[in-house]
Amino acid sequence: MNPFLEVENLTYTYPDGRPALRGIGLKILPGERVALVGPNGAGKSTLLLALAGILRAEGRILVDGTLLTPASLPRLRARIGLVFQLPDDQLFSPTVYEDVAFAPLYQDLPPGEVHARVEEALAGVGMQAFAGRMPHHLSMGEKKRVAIATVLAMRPAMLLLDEPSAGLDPRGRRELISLLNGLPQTLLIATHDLDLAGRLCPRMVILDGGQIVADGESRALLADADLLAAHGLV
Ligand SMILES: Nc1ncnc2c1ncn2[C@@H]1O[C@H](COP(=O)(O)OP(=O)(O)OP(=O)(O)O)[C@@H](O)[C@H]1O
Repeated sequence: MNPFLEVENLTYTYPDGRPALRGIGLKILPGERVALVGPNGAGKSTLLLALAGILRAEGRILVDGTLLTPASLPRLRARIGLVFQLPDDQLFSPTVYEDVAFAPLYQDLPPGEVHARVEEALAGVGMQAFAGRMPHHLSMGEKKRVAIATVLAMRPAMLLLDEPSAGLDPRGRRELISLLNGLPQTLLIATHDLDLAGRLCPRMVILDGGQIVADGESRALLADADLLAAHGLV
């Protein structure tokens, strides 16, 4: 099977000179669910931003066989959706409906298609009843669901999620795990939540100092206490 996402020698240094990614290589197959774990500052968010085409890193990123370039980015952006760590970075419209409609409208889809996408995306996260609500007055769990819906409305083949369980109470976290578990998309989930990683993702990639230091079965990596301790994960 051809990988959906292929990353070769990805390197990124922030403008202040801080290296954040160093020679990352990664292949993710269609339908795979991969947890991206690592200590604070490991480069997880930077990697997701690069994969979403928000940061331009050196190296190669192929999405479904197409090289990510400034020219291909508008088309590929709909294939890979990034859910930011803070929903407030993703939600800015007066209503939930308008936030979810934003990306399909931006793609110039006809109004009927936009409406169908919004209904489908809100149903997918169980938030149909919230369409007319103000995003900023929702609970954190509700905001996270709406943020996921804004990305689902693009009908992406892959979702990149940055710390999806951060800030959720135990019930919100359980609901989120169940929601993500029901998604058919390929998933790459950056998280400090090793329990969520183990429940949702058969495969785990450990990032430390901008480099991949382990890539394998989550069950095996989570059972390796020395490995986890060496990378500040326990
Ligand atoms: N905008 C920025 N400007 C300069 N350096 C940055 C910027 N954003 C992140 N960095 C640096 O890049 C490195 C990687 O940060 P990144 O946020 O990708 O790590 P992370 O693994 O997501 O961390 P966390 O678990 O704390 O979210 C860190 O050293 C960080 O200080």
